[in-house]
Amino acid sequence: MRNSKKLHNVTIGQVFKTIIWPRKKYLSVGLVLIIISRLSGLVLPGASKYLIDDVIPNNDSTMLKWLIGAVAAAIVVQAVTSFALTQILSVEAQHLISQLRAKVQRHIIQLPIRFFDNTKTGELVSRIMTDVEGVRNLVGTGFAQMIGGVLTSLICLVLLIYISPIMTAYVLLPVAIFGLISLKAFGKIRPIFRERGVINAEVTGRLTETLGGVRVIKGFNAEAQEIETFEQGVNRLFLNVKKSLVTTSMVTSAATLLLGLASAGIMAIGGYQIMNGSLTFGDFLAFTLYLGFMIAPILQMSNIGSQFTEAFAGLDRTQEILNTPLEDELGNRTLLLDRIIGDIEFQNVSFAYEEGKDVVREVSFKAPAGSVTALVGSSGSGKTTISGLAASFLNPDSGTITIDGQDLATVSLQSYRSRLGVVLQDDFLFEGTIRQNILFPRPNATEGQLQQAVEAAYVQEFTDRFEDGLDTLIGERGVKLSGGQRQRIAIARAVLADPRILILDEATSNLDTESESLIQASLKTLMQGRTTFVIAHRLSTIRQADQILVIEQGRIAEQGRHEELLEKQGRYYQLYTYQARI
Ligand SMILES: Nc1ncnc2c1ncn2[C@@H]1O[C@H](COP(=O)(O)OP(=O)(O)OP(=O)(O)O)[C@@H](O)[C@H]1O
Repeated sequence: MRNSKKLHNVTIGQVFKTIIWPRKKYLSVGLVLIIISRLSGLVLPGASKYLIDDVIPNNDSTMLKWLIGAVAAAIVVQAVTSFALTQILSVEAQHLISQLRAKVQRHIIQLPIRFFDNTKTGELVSRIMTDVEGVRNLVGTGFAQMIGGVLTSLICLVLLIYISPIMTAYVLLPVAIFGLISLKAFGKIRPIFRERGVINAEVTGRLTETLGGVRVIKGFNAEAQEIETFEQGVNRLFLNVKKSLVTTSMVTSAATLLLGLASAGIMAIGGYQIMNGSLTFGDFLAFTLYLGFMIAPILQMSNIGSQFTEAFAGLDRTQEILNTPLEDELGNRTLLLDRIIGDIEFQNVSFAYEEGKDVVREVSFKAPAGSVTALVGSSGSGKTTISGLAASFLNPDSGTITIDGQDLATVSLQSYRSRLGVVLQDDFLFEGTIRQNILFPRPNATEGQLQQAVEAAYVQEFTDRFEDGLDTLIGERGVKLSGGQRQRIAIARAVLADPRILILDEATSNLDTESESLIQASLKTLMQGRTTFVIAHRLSTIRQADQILVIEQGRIAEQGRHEELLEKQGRYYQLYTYQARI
């Protein structure tokens, strides 16, 4: 699978269908609130006209009280509605963000291993956590502001035409020019926002790696290099933000300029009309105030426009991930296996990570149920790849792998992997208690089953010394464990999972003799009765194996048991005698 970097432009129609329409209830309540809020906002300019044209000239103090009452009430209504609006829409927007995050994480975790090989962890974190944030503006107050703005502008436009069609016509021209400019500008900044997401993910990805690999960095005194890489990353981010700021500020300036020109023109036309008696003072004041109400949302548009563009760019990237086919969707994995016995066979299996560069070539062998197959061979020969194929982490490019006679490529991954166990070199432990770490493949196991697994892997041998025993926290908040102890926890976990098929990558770390013999003993228990593929480094494991596959350049160079292969005095013999360590 190639890491598809196809650009996906999310359309307004898609956003409407998937984001806006399902929330029609919230958004329509929001819309009603906006209408109330905006209409009550228009009371003040309307009242000003009456104040100047009717109330003051007529000395009408009763009307003045009513007018002030109406203005005060309108202000209270405005305050209450805008509060309710933010509460309803912002909360719903946050709800949507959490739903989207969960959706993206659910999708990502079901993608094939190859996808993770090609993507930095931090980059994925950024995709899950940051890319979806932009939708806040679509559902949240950004949306309300836009609808409210358009509505206010339209109402004000009607009122402006009513007061003075000539002055309105004069205003509309610059507004139309501004509209065109901003449409063009937002088309231009969408790719900039999308690129920002990419840069952000890259920088976060590298930073996560830097912090995770701090020992190596310090060990090689490579801090300066990491600092420089990070500085370059944040600088790229800065330049990207700068680029979008140039565009958005140009839009804002264009608005100020064009609308300023319009205001100057209105002063001229209005002044002239007042002088010749065709416009009252009150009308002129109301016109100016309504004009302000019409223009303010248009000015805000540059802000809202960039929020929307950001949201769309984020959604583009989210959609790109959601379009990547899931592991189970690749091929035709429909076969559900009720029971797995564990007979595995490779028939002429070839595999390449990159086209044309086969890493596994025409490999054929049988691994009968309950047998142990040891994979040995020089570094880079293809051992991990073969075990990855057996684990269904990778799919053969040609040839077939069968499980109990069925083509593994047709078996539902869920049904196969529920009977698979893996113990890898870099034992993966979560932050939490030792108990939680062992229980993780089978959270509902009984205490008895847990104890059995703990004993089989000799975990109690060290947990007994801890005050909290199995409930000791490991990692940052608890004890640090040695390499051997971590391995034993991983083994206990696999014993508890009780898989039919076991993939084992023996750690190469040199342990003290006592630890080593405990691990050997626990591995022996673990492998018993399971179809095991082990990338073997311990002679004891290799000796016990039912068959040893000596892998050279992706092919099986030799195959047999330890004694047979020694007798042959071939490649295995060489590895065994010359290297003394396989
Ligand atoms: N994700 C990957 N993408 C591209 N090439 C890869 C990938 N993983 C491994 N390879 C290449 O495939 C070949 C076989 O690698 P593999 O990890 O299977 O060897 P190995 O025998 O397990 O080696 P080692 O004993 O050093 O772990 C190597 O040449 C390696 O460079």
